[in-house]
Amino acid sequence: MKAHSGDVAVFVRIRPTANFAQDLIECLPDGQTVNIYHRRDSRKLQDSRKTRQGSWSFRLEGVLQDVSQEEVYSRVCQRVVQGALEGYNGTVMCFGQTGAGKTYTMTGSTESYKQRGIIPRALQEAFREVEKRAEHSFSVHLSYLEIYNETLVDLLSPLQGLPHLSSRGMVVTEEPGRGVYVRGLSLHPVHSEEEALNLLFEGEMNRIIGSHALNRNSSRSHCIFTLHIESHSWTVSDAKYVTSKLNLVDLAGSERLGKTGSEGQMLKEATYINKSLSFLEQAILALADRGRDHVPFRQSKLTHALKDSLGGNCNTVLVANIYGEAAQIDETLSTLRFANRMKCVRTDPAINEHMDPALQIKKLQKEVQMLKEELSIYNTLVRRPSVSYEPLSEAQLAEINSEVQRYLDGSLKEISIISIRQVQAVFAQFKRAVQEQEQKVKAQLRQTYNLVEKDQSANTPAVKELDTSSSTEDVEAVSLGASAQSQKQTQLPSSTKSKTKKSRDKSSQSKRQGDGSPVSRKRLESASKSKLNPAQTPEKEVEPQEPDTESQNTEELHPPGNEPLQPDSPPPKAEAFEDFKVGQGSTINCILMENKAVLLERRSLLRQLTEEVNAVKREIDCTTAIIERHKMGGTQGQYLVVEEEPDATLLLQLREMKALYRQRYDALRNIKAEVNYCQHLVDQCRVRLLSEFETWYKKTFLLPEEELDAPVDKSLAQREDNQEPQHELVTNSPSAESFYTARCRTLKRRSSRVLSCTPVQRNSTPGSRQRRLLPILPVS
Ligand SMILES: Nc1ncnc2c1ncn2[C@@H]1O[C@H](COP(=O)(O)OP(=O)(O)OP(=O)(O)O)[C@@H](O)[C@H]1O
Repeated sequence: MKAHSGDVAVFVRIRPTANFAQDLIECLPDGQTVNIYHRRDSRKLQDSRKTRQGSWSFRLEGVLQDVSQEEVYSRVCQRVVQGALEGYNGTVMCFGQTGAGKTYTMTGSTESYKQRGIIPRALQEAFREVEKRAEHSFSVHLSYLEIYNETLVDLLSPLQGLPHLSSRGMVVTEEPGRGVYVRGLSLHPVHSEEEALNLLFEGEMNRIIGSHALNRNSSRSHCIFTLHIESHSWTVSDAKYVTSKLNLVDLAGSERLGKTGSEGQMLKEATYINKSLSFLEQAILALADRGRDHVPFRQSKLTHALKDSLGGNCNTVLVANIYGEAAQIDETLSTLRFANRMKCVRTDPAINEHMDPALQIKKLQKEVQMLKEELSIYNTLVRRPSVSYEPLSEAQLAEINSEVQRYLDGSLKEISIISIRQVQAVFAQFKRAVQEQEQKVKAQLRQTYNLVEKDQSANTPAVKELDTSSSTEDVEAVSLGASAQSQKQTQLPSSTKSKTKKSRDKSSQSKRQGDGSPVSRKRLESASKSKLNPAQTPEKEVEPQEPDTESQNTEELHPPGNEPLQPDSPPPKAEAFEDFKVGQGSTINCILMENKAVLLERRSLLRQLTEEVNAVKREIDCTTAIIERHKMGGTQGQYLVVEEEPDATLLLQLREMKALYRQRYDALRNIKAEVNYCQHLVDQCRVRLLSEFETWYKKTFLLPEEELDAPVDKSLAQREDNQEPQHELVTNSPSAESFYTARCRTLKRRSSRVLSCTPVQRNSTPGSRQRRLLPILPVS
């Protein structure tokens, strides 16, 4: 069977009667149209216009009047069964007034083979087809569900020794990939028509039946008999297999309480039946209305269980059972109207294909083998020496590693490519070599500058102190200052030392000439202060001290070995740096400060937005939970069995909150990008400031030539923000400075604009819980 997108196929079946109301019901010879002429009031007969208003024409897939059970089956269900065996889901459903012939159509007589209905015929055909299709292996399971007074009942549970009529643990569930199913409903494997019929009849026995004026054996429940089919191909060694579900649904009949004369328990049943049928109608109406995006499936167990069987990926057929008698014309009309609506429900059947993982592995293994063979043939053809495509052995790997080493040394000119595995191993070896090299360089640097690892330094008391006393507003501080400088001196060869000393002498001379300079004055003060501190003990190992430059610690001003500073020696870098920032380096320092201020603002906005996003997320979760509770539980009270549809306001709120969340999340992302960008600017300024300082320091204090080439004091750069990851410092390009500065200023303006308003403002509506985020202006 080829399934195509289309509408639900709808048939009408008229229950045979000796009193067929010919003047009210007309079946046209096309076999598809039924006209109803319904005059409620005999006085209206006089008014031809009103009479015309009382006529309806229904064009359906087929009108089944006085047709055999066999014909009904072949026209209504045969193609659906064929489709199910090919992997299409199918649903055949009987709907109509109580006593109109639904059970007769669906199950038929359990006593007479000829009178048997759709279900036994479908089982017969299914197993015949299974026999015929020898190239496939089928597995068929059955389930039989009854929905009685909004309670789920497993009609086949007594077979498993489970208590009958127990809906405990049974619940309509949805799972991605599996669709809608009833958790807890028993599934019975069947291998023959007979086994299947046994189960059908067993289930029939367990159905709840009542007797009323219109039907002595009236079904008081909705019943869903389902065949679960799985088919694997024997012939095609394909990992794919198909599954399908064939639902055969016998709905309880709608009834006018006055006509059936129901009382007591039957009245209660009728109320449930009518209510669930009305929910079914609502769902069908929504499904038929293609503009609607919400279908109220969860209003009743019936609609929820049939969620994926009423349209969508399913071949769906409806049989509308009607009476032929005039007395039932109102109900006949409403049944036909329902049928007409059902006709508009769109279906889009597709084969339910799945992959068998075990078979897929086998298939891929086979393919790999074949490709290897192909490759070896190709190698032979192009006279290529035979290559192994197996994983490399230890010896081969060692050989590759040594080749790479020789290549890096320069003793090997090139590495010839043999196979992809070999190329991968070569690259891996290169990567290792680079990493080792990096480690070596790092260790060298650490040794040269006496640095400690960041996490290590966080444990040292000096840094801890900084962590608490400093903030991102801290100005640049010199950590190496005197210590590293002095240590460097201790490591220098004696010739260089003397050279340094000489230049210092020179420096001291020149400094003496300008004794009033702030640098030397401060230095002298610090030096004398340090002399006054007898409690200071010498540090054995020179740790990179990171002082709080706002309150200079006298301890840091001691050169290693606790030697007090001489008035004529170069000033400690920390001190000199402070002077540099207010003097020659003031412009770049000012820009750095501005950039940092912007960075701080952006960070605080980022924090604010993060909190907002989380708050909205929490609200969404909370509202979703409430909605779920509405849907799933309803009230477990004795009389409220129909699930409540979630409050429309809640749904609306949820939708708005989701929109808000998306909006705010976008804003958060933008701010995050800006924070990164500002951080980048700050890093750039810092590098510039430090490099200018280094040059200035060396020039001012006349250090020897070779030291002028010394790398930038890294501890200065590391000092800035202990909490921040170190960003890669990009080459400082002076031509980019104006650009970055302008950009930074724009950001700052924008940030102050945004910060001047609360980033998240309450909606103007009083009491409303919706929130709106202020738009963030794009950066030009
Ligand atoms: N097409 C038909 N040919 C012969 N008998 C029929 C036909 N349709 C219905 N009947 C008979 O009418 C009676 C009521 O039919 P049935 O029980 O199938 O109605 P129903 O729609 O299932 O009613 P309810 O909703 O109350 O269960 C049964 O005795 C059945 O045998």
